[in-house]
Amino acid sequence: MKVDGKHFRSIWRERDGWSVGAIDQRRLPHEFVVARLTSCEDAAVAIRDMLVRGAPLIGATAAYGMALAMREDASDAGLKRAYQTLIVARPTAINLKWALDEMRVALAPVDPLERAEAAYARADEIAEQDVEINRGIAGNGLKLIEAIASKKPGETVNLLTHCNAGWLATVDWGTATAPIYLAHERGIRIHVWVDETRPRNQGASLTAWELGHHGVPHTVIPDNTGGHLMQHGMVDLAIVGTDRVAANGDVCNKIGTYLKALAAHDNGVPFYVALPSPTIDFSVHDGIRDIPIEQRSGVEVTDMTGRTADGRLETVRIVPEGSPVANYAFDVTPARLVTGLITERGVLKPDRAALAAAFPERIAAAAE
Ligand SMILES: CSC[C@@H](O)[C@@H](O)C(=O)COP(=O)(O)O
Repeated sequence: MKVDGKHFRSIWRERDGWSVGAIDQRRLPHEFVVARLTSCEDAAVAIRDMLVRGAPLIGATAAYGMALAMREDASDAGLKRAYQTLIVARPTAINLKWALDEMRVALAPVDPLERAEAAYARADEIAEQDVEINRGIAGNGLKLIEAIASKKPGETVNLLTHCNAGWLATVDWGTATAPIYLAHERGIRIHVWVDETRPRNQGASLTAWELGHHGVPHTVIPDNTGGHLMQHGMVDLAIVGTDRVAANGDVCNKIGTYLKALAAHDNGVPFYVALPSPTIDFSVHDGIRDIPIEQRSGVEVTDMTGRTADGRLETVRIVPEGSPVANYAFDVTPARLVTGLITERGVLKPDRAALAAAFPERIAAAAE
């Protein structure tokens, strides 16, 4: 997508052909800084410290991390070590494991002398595949927006999204934002309510930044505003992303998603989840019980960083010293609150039968 008119992806191979460039998302929206990853450890730290974040981008970064590792040590032991280093970087987004498994399957049969080249080739494919998948999501989600637009000719379609499931969270296009960008491109009048998404503010910092750079009308709202807007008919459609969808259709996403789904259900607002198929975890049968929820540092809750009027970045504490804090990074929305899953193979009912019918090859792989 675009930054000041220039095309960018969130991750890429640098001109040297081997090191990996990525946008440092910790610095947005204040500074646009590109980081260079030169080792498997760099990739693991980038994921863990959220220099890169968002489930599909975490997967793509891990794939490139494996490629960087194969430059250093392409032996069987090196392959195993790289997998183990990267798999523990973050626990909730299943795309991390999916990408690492894909890399392992591709590399295990290859002669160690040829593994580095094979690793870069597979990592490139994973990145390209993500972009293609998101284009599919864009087309399938567009139909939902068009259907609403046709019912209110000349009026604006109001969407709501949570966290950042935009192009920054993927390799390009985004998942929840893919239909939004396509609708905007097609000239449909849309407006997006952007949940700020405490405590790391991915909505306020990243989604608003992206939408602004693409000229998509949007308004940032405190997280607890959505219910009020829905009660007053100010939201036509909610679309969020996800870090893991269980086989039964339960959806794990950024903390606060569940509350938004409850409000949508109470107000008859359609609540859709956009996801690429690598985000489905057919090995988890009950999302609420079995998806591991990351708990992050309390500092993310107690402290806030922003730009002062004279341009300095400043961090301030907003919680009294000594008050304990909790920082659950994700929650699980039960399938019954989800209107539909927007995938690259169509909009599906959030249940086992629909997921299995759409992605039979993934079921087969999970059974192996
Ligand atoms: C297309 S990204 C979907 C999700 O990964 C996104 O909504 C989200 O929850 C990201 O969480 P983050 O903690 O910023 O990695």
